Amino acid sequence: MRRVTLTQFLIEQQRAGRITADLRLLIEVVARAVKAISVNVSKGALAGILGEAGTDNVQGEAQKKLDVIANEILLQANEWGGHLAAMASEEVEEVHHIPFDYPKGGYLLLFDPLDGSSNIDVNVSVGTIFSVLRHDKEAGEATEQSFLQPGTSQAAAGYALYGPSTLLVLTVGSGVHGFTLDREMGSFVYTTPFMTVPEETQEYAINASNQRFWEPPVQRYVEELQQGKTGPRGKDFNMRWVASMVADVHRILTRGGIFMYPMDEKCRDKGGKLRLMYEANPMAMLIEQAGGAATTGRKRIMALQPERLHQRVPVILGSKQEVERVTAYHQEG
Ligand SMILES: O=P(O)(O)OC[C@H]1O[C@](O)(COP(=O)(O)O)[C@@H](O)[C@@H]1O
Ligand SMILES: [Mg+2]
Ligand SMILES: [Mg+2]
Repeated sequence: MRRVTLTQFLIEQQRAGRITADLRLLIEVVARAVKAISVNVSKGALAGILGEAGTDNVQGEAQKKLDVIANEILLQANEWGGHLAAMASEEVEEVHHIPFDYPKGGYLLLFDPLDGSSNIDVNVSVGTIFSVLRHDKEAGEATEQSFLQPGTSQAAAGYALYGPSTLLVLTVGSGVHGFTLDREMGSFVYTTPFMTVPEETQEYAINASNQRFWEPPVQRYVEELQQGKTGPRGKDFNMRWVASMVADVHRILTRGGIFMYPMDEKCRDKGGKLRLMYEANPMAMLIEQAGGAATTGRKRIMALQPERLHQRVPVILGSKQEVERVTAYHQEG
């Protein structure tokens, strides 16, 4: 069977007029960085890269060594790419400008370099999430304001999943496509065309330890799921929570389900737990492109007008019918 690589896939996308040459090359650079992160993640204790870095990030969270390494790999690889006006990262407070003497381009790149950091030291899947926005070069140097575009403006979004195999899942606005890293060949092979989220599901994902903090619509929804066959839903539901958003979303893209990190009393003052620009928006674009839905419970995530680079939001995403049901409960309540 002829194997199609990410490079060939992207060339086809460009030929079909779906992406520019610059966006193609930008995604190639991100994919190269992801391969380097994958090598580091898989070395684990052998490379002495587990554990705390001894620093806090902009969110006030303790950084793991791998958070720092993944961030550096992405920044360095993409600085040289020539297709970016600027970058923004979960691990960096301010906009990261491209050095003045490097070539620049008309795109903005945002990323969560290492998602699911709490899983690094226990050898459970982690990931990288990224989002690409456009920047009008005529408008001058990119500022924080340049990044504050709604998710509907994303030119591309994707994630890498460092699990038993390393995957790259990507959308450029025409479906969701999965690639598996062939470690020996060093290339991403196109393995899963047009991933779709089944409309119906029997699986849900939520950190149940936060139950006492949830709002009434989420309490009601989860309680109905837990009642199973004997409740209003008339069927049993299964629960899964990896605590790496990438892994939980990948499961949903593979076999359906609903993922919730809803508003609760513990995270209300921050606006939610997950970050809008480099967690919620890219995942929302992927899920919508795969036929699913993504809301805060009250609004479509991709329609939100961002106010800050590191803004947090509630996230409810996955199989359409389930997301619509939780959203309806929010409207009723
Ligand atoms: O520890 P909790 O409350 O279960 O939260 C898990 C969530 O936090 C995250 O780990 C946040 O991501 P980071 O590791 O990038 O901060 C998500 O991937 C995951 O869904
Ligand atoms: Mg994250
Ligand atoms: Mg992270």
